[in-house]
Amino acid sequence: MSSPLEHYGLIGDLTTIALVSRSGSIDWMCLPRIDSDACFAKLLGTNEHGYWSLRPAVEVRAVQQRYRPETLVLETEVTCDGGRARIIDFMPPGETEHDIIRIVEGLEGEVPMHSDLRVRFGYGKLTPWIQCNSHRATLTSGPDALAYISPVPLVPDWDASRLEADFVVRAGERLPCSLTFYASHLAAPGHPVDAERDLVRTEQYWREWASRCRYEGSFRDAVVRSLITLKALTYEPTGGIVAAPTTSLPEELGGVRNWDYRYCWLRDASLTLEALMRGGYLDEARAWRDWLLRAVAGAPDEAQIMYGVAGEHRLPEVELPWLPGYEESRPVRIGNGAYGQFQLDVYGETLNAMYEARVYGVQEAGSLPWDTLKVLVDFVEKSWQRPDEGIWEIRSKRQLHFTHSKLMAWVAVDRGVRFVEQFGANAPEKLKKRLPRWRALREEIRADILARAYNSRVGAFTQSYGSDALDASVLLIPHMGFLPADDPRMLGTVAAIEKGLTKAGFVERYLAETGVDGLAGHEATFLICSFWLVDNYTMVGRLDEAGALFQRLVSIRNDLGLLAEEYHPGLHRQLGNFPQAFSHVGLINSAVLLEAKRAGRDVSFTAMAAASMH
Ligand SMILES: OC[C@H]1O[C@H](O[C@H]2O[C@H](CO)[C@@H](O)[C@H](O)[C@H]2O)[C@H](O)[C@@H](O)[C@@H]1O
Repeated sequence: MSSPLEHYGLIGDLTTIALVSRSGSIDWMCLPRIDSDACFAKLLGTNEHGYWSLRPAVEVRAVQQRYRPETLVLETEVTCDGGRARIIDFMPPGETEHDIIRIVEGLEGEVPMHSDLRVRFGYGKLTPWIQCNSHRATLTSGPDALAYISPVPLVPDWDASRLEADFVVRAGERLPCSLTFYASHLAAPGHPVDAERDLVRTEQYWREWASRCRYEGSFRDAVVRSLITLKALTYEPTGGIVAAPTTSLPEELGGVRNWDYRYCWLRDASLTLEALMRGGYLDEARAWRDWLLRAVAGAPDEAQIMYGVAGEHRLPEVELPWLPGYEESRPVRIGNGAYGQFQLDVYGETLNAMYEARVYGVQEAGSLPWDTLKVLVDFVEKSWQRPDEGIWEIRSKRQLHFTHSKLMAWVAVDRGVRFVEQFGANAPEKLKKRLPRWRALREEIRADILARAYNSRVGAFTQSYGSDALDASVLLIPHMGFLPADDPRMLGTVAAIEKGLTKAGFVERYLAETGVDGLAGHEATFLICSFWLVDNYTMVGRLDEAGALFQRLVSIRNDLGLLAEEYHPGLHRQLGNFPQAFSHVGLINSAVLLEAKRAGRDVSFTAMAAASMH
């Protein structure tokens, strides 16, 4: 069985990632891309499904995991009776080859170590053909192969198809080992990796990247860790950004709410981008804007809500019955059926991110952004009155008029208007001519929302038109600039959510027991929603409550500063895919807002956008 998800650290090379447990086992890794088949899938199964463990061969007295400051280089320090050792795990970014490098460093005395590599391609199903020659081995399965280099001779266990090695590390020694992915029809990489040089380069890369962070406030460590985590979720070759690097970590232990997040949602990627821009990262904004244009430019009105990291359209959802699931949470799924849904909000998130990128200084390149802007707003004009599956991607087949979806339809039109008004001097004439029509449309949507989404019986904006049910996504109304946070209708909404959607001080996205999502079982509190509540407190000046809730959220991060999608306050467990972009986006945005408000700055949407203008 795997470790609890809180006991994992993330390393990555901006094309894929690996999860390393506190006990030194890499239990999840997909190669060569973040959404490729896993070659280590113990996270969702058992030892049979693949891992690479590197740990003391004697009893461990203490373990501590940490990142080297402002990097994605992970250190696991182990203390045993005879000595102390450190395992340094990292993946060098920006190379064509994908290497995972582990350096075992002796710190004190002597520590006997045991390495155990059991590769299983195809998400734990396929046993590789192993060729082993003393310190080197290759592991091949169909198109995929790994080259393994060990500091000491390897001992194959042919029956179990694994490679073991025992050695002793003494104080002052550094023993590197590596695993390199290659396409099996090509020759195995001939040269061994230069682990020490790669370590220096990897550290430099991340330190330089982190040094560009513009946020200097009191939550800097947490913000930088979240920014680095978001950066690790970007697929650098294309600029795509995944929602999380895992599949099927459950929203309920033992339940069925298990989804594959290794894809690029327009919603999640747009929110991630806003957080990166707030941190000062514009190259990522440019790369993502170009990714978006390539994905949707052909026929923007056929835009999907999500794609593969290179813009792939088909993401069919299938179950992997041979995997028992994380803590028996079945089924394990890959692909995501939500790709075929209609979710009206994604147009608003996309146009908001395009607008903010422009505000932050990302210029248009040619006419494509203008064309895309036009077609996206035109699409919203045609479609905003349709019911949809909404931000939470409900599967009940009951499409509703979700308040959040209509809010984001308004945002789509509003940002389209603002974009042309503020930056449209060189925009095509046909676009400028649309402005009066778009302004009228913006007013029409606004009036519709105010008339139909606010429920005076409940005293709040509710989940959908005519419903009494609460939904935390409406907490975004002030953030998006639709109404000020101190509007009495928003104050009522916050009060209703505090009362009806809060569990032990954390916010649920909606009440699953209403059956609205069409899924069996329950789920835990949804972390980004708690951050949205922090933001509402901040905006109205409830700074003590904002600070207390923010600290509570920071305190539930794992030792490495990582957050999953959800948190179960009763079990004190993180749940859902891990680490999840949404949660880290929430942390960054709340930190920036809280800091600005404490410094006495105007934190309304318009003021924040204007303040960022170059
Ligand atoms: O709750 C059911 C849905 O759960 C997943 O969606 C959630 O994750 C997405 C990626 O972070 C996010 O964009 C969405 O707002 C969340 O509800 C899953 O991907 C869906 O297939 C599933 O229906």
